Amino acid sequence: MKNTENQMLVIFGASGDLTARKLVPALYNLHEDGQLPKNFVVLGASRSDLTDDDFRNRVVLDSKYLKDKLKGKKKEEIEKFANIFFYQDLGKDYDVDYTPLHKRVSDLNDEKGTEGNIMYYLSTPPGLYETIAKNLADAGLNTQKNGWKRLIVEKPFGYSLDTAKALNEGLQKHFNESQIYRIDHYLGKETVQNLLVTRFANSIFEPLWNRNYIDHIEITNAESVGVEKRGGYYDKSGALRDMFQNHLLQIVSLIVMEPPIGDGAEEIRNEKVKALKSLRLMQDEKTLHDHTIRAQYMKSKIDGKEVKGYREEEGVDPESTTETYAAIKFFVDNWRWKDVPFYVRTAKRMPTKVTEVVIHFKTPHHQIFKDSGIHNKDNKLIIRIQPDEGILIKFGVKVPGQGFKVERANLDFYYSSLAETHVMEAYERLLLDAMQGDATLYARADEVEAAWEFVDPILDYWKSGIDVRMYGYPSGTWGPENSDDLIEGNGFWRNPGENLTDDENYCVLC
Ligand SMILES: NC(=O)C1=CN([C@@H]2O[C@H](COP(=O)(O)OP(=O)(O)OC[C@H]3O[C@@H](n4cnc5c(N)ncnc54)[C@H](OP(=O)(O)O)[C@@H]3O)[C@@H](O)[C@H]2O)C=CC1
Ligand SMILES: O=C1O[C@H](COP(=O)(O)O)[C@@H](O)[C@H](O)[C@H]1O
Repeated sequence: MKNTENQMLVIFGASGDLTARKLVPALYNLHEDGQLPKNFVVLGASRSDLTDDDFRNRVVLDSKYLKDKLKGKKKEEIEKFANIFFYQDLGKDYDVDYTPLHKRVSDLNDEKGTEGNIMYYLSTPPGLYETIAKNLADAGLNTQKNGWKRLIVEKPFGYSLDTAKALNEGLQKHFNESQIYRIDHYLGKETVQNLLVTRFANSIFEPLWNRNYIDHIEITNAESVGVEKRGGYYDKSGALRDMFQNHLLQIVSLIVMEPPIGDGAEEIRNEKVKALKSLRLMQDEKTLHDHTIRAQYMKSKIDGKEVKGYREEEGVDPESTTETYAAIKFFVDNWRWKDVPFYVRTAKRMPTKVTEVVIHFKTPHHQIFKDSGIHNKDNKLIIRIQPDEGILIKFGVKVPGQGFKVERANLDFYYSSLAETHVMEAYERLLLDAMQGDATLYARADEVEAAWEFVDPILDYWKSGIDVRMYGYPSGTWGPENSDDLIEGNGFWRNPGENLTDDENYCVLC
């Protein structure tokens, strides 16, 4: 087990949603697992006028996100956790002199023995990231002379290639790249990491992992919820920026990458960058038109209950052209993947919440079993990222009796079957990694920029409006009908719960 040194976590924007909903519950799990270091302090910092006690009440004692976890716990146990939290009021702005913050950090460090090791977590609106990094540097709070300093940065990392580059340069003026941890919570998901193990710890998959055996690859990220309370943010972002540029291209990079020489952070990230750089950029209008689809969810009834259309959501422009559905077909220009189509879609207000990767293998090149029906044609490896995390392999078996009738059979593995293993939540895993200085599951600057390089032309084309349709889809459906045209040459989208037989559904609705 890696060593977690004594340290302090300073959260900027600590009065916000992310801190209460994700960060504190993740810290609680680490506390319960005995993974936090002996001397550990969390210092929340924001503009809100809060005392230490107010902050403890807000994120621990009265938190709706911790309620279930704290049920049945003794008062002293709960207080022991709550007492690691402190709060520093930054005044009316993040762009202020951080001398009072410096003093609070020094005092807490001396009092609690955190040995000068500090992890700063930027959980404010992204426009403040560079300002905070600069102010930390101006106050000497970035110096590593007396303990390490790390900077965790929340998404979004820019809004385009240019803004991402500017943000990276801005942060790197004050912190070295090795100190910067760009969080992508999909990399903290167990099944996403398992992509690496499935590919590189087995000898049965990797020999087939190429254009000779793989027909096409399909990735679906479906959410049943709409934009909820984040309409203001989402309307400036859209599905391509919110999910595809980061989480889904990270998954793509793990599927596409070559074997790294080891499991070190740089070894893995070097290969991921190469993978992202090999995505074929879409530069002509015809490709952009034929290989991309965008759409918005519309007012509809789900289970008899009326749900709002996207344009009616709070914070959304009633004439908005922001997409809540994006489906992209693309190719990877390298030796391994030449001519293998990748189909990736992401959307809100779909019938269910599911994220999965489907590797569709090629039909055997010579069909021996004439009576086989369709079932031997489509070997599939389905990597279910959520829910029911696991892996399913579909292959043909002989139906008992005369002749050679082939039926589909499943080999499956569910993480839930590892009953004794606690599957860490994404933020829990990522926070622990950063505490231990392991950046493997964090995005490096060049990864982020390579992903934007691929996404920028699509965004520009959509923005241009030239022959670009914005389709509508009723909330609670699998997107616009036209999305079927995109994948038509390779069959149809795998819609768990809808167009699949029971065995194929792989328990998504159970
Ligand atoms: N919430 C989520 O699920 C996710 C969030 N993120 C990212 O994490 C970061 C934090 O998210 P979240 O907690 O939801 O954000 P919030 O909008 O809740 O903002 C966090 C805090 O930042 C401060 N703040 C908000 N607006 C401003 C402003 N205009 N100027 C200065 N300070 C401001 C507020 O604190 P105060 O007023 O006290 O200073 C607020 O409590 C964002 O960058 C977001 O994109 C990423 C993935 C998921
Ligand atoms: O980063 C984001 O992710 C969530 C989906 O995360 P998941 O772990 O629940 O799959 C998405 O709802 C949100 O819009 C996006 O910003």
